[in-house]
Amino acid sequence: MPENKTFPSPKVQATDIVSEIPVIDFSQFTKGDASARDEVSKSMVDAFRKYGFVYLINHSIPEYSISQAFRMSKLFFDLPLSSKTQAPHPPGFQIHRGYSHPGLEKVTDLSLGLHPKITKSLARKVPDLKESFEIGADANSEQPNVWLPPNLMPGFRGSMTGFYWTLAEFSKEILRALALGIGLGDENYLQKFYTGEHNQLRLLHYPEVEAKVLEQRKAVRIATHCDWSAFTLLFQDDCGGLEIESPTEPGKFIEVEPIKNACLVNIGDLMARWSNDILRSTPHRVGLPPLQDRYISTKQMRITRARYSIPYFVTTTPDSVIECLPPCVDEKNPAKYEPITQREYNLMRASMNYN
Ligand SMILES: O=C(O)CCC(=O)C(=O)O
Ligand SMILES: [Fe+2]
Repeated sequence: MPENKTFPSPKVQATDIVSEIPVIDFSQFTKGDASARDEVSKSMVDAFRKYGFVYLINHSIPEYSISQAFRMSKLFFDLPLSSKTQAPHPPGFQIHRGYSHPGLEKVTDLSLGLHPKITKSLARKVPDLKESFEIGADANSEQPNVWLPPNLMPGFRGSMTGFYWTLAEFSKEILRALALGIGLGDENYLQKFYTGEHNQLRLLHYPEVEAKVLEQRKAVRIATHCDWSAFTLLFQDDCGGLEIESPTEPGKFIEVEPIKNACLVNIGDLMARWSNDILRSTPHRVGLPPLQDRYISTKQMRITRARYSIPYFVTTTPDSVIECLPPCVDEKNPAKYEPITQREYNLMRASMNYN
């Protein structure tokens, strides 16, 4: 049956959802009065202080845009390797666009506090079992997009560009909520650093894999890492497996159950730095799904289902100087970080993930 694009889906109550990660009804921000907006912003910032993650429900991103993006993503990854590699991720780390085959990208865990070279070589010993496709704004000439020849997948470019800009617009609401919640006074304070052109839409596919391979740590789906964005919007299918570091027991990870159509938002390292670590950039990873029906078992093998997710990394313009925000600095908490441009910061982080 074709999807009805105009009929609004019934409103979900945050209290109906069982989740360790706080769940917030974001319609209270987009449609609420000043005091409702204030309350939502404060709850979001509280969640970001404690967990670094929050689930938004009843947000304004249309459900059909999310399902269309997942449909397109699956069609893309179903293409033969010889087609996908016609939009190759350029060699090196300077440009982060196009298709990365399994094993090409390897995220690193800076939170271990080791020397960057050691962190990088340790991480490379256990490959990430994922393939990805990175998309930016066509207007971003510093990071030119790498598209497939159009005949290989008609509609892919248009559809992904549309989704990119839907999320770029939505991100302005998050920036407003952050500005209010942090206490910047002017809700448009953070917009000055943002055009939407420097975000990154990422399609991720974790292929089916024998559970034993992950259990024996021969490979991981995505290794423990922090994002280096200002914040990330994450959409996931119902497979599960995302885990975040516990806010109370460092080194222990808690499961993040997928919530249909919800938008998971997490703080990245850039925003942690900008907020003088008031907001947490929390290490996270993707492991085996906790639910048993996500596995296919034969006599010889137990195989976990494929997983699809779509992160959208939101960041500022490259020339923005990221300097601890005034409400986050006082005598007790002096600024921990030197000012740095987003460009310098991004390059430093990108160099850790690709050879
Ligand atoms: O696949 C996921 O759910 C998480 C992906 C992720 O953390 C990332 O790409 O940075
Ligand atoms: Fe991540």
